Amino acid sequence: MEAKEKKKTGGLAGVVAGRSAICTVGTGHGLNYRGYDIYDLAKNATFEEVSYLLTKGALPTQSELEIYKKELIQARALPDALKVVLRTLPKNAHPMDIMRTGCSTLGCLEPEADNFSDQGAKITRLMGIFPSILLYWHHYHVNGKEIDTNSSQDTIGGYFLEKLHNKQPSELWIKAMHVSLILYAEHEFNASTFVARIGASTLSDIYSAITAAIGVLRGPLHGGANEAAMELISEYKSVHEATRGIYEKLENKAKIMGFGHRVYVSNDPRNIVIKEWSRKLADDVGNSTIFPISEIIEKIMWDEKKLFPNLDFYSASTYHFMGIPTAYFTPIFVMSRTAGWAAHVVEQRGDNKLIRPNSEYIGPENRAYVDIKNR
Ligand SMILES: CC(=O)SCCNC(=O)CCNC(=O)[C@H](O)C(C)(C)COP(=O)(O)OP(=O)(O)OC[C@H]1O[C@@H](n2cnc3c(N)ncnc32)[C@H](O)[C@@H]1OP(=O)(O)O
Ligand SMILES: O=C([O-])CC(=O)C(=O)O
Repeated sequence: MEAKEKKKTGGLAGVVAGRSAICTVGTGHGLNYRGYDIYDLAKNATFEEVSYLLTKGALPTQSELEIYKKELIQARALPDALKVVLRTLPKNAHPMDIMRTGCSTLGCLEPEADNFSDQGAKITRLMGIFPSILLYWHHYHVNGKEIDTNSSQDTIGGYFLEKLHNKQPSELWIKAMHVSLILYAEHEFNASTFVARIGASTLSDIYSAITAAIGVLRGPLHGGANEAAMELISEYKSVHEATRGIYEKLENKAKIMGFGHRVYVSNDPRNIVIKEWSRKLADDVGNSTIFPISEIIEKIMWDEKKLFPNLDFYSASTYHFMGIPTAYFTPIFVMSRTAGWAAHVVEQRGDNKLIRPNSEYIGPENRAYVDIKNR
């Protein structure tokens, strides 16, 4: 059954806030990155091909890809001053705050040129270093060890898994990471990307734009929903418990994280892909509860509210099956979405106009100033 389209108001819903040649979302073109169908990309490409496509504008040739991957590998190295900051940040900090601070710190240590002539190199640097930032901080505080950023893995997903678990990941898990990173890489004028574009529109540097975007992604109405979804799923030990629990939450008018979307009306096209990967990894690790629990939540949400899972919902269990701590789910989103944010920064700079809308004033008028002694 189709969900009934209800006109959304407020929050700039439905407002076309600019032009872009990077991605189509809910515009009748399907979900495409630079004209390529997301399903083709998720099935056939590696994340590095897709991040090249987004940040440089075209799919790479084999030799372009090899060079790009080498650059990404070199970009993993952590400057000593950044290591000091990561060691100093508290163990109980939110990992998204670590990502945000790591990005901002790198901007102090390796600033972008005022004329942006090195923007391409800065983008590659950020894409390469984000997993190192998170996992250096993680291992230092959890295991008292400093990680070596050298690795046998030549992809961002493989490197992340190898450094997290300290062992070679399986090909299946590496493929799951590619798919997930591809699906998360870009989504037009979502809240965090829009913020990155606003940053670029003031002619600020790329670190400022991406630091701001990370802060915006952290919220549970946006990227933080994948962590919130896992917390929800983990509340239940069986399908029976989940059924009772979700009905109870709906009765109490609770928001169920990982469901609904600002633009999509009856389904998020990315869900079908990530759901299949969640099912595959559940089989791989022999977990027979989490996937059926997720499916019953999906069914109840549709039956009762006509709400569908967005990308965050089954991404949560997909990551969980790979032994990734829940608090690192949104940082993985950062590792991927940096490609999209960066593409938008470059596009905004290419045809810039300061983004500065108006507000409608609804406050009081004509008030007489009252001296401080008389207030
Ligand atoms: C990768 C991503 O960032 S995808 C988005 C991730 N975020 C989430 O999963 C958070 C949960 N979802 C939501 O909060 C919303 O669906 C959003 C923020 C994604 C979209 O919000 P909006 O476009 O503003 O829709 P809005 O919040 O007005 O929802 C419309 C109605 O559906 C309800 N609704 C929407 N999502 C949910 C949900 N997940 N659980 C319960 N009810 C919901 C709202 O309460 C509202 O009901 P009402 O009309 O009776 O007040
Ligand atoms: O488009 C949105 O509003 C949120 C989203 O799905 C994304 O950023 O991937």
